Amino acid sequence: MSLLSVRDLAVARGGLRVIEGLSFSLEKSRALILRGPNGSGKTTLLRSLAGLQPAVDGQIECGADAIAYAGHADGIKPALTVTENLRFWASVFGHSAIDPALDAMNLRELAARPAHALSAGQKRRLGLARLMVTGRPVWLLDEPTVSLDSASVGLFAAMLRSHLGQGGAALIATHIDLGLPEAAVLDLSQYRASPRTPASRPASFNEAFA
Ligand SMILES: Nc1ncnc2c1ncn2[C@@H]1O[C@H](COP(=O)(O)OP(=O)(O)OP(=O)(O)O)[C@@H](O)[C@H]1O
Repeated sequence: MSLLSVRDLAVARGGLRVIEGLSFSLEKSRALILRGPNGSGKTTLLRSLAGLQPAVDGQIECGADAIAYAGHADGIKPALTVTENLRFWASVFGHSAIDPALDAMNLRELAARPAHALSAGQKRRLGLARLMVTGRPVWLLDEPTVSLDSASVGLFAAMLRSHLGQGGAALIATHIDLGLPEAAVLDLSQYRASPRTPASRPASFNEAFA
């Protein structure tokens, strides 16, 4: 079953098309790894799929409230503790259990610490734990392992496998090997818009605020 389906998609950044003619489906329990050199449009694609900016052409089909996006910013509230951050996000997404998320990313010992006092890797662990309390099936992940040590990469990979095992799916931009041999790879190089033509945008859309 397809949780996310994309047909003939074109996306743009800075008013220029970056990717065009992209079609793929993301099935239940599957991970798809996004590859491509710097600037090939991985972030732009993920932002478009997450609804942070409009696509300039093509169709995106996905169930309502299916997507959880983890971009370069961790979405963490610095004044709140680790526990309070997870409780906040759980309440936003209508869930209450945060214990599995604390355990998954080894955050128990840091549970009472304000997020502003976490190291970069600890913040990233909290940002990734946030995905679990969304309860959403489709995870869009932009370089999720940045700042993580190898043990934390292992925790993240286990969390991801568990998500896939429960029928979720993930689209992941990453330059490292996550140890998911079953994951398919989507190389964006072949969808590069060439030449990079200007993109028409809805008059109401201002990228400065996206
Ligand atoms: N805020 C911005 N304004 C204008 N152009 C941008 C902006 N951010 C990125 N771009 C351009 O859009 C294109 C796609 O960038 P994008 O960040 O999607 O690539 P990426 O594949 O995620 O790269 P990386 O591997 O370096 O993270 C690049 O040419 C980049 O220079």
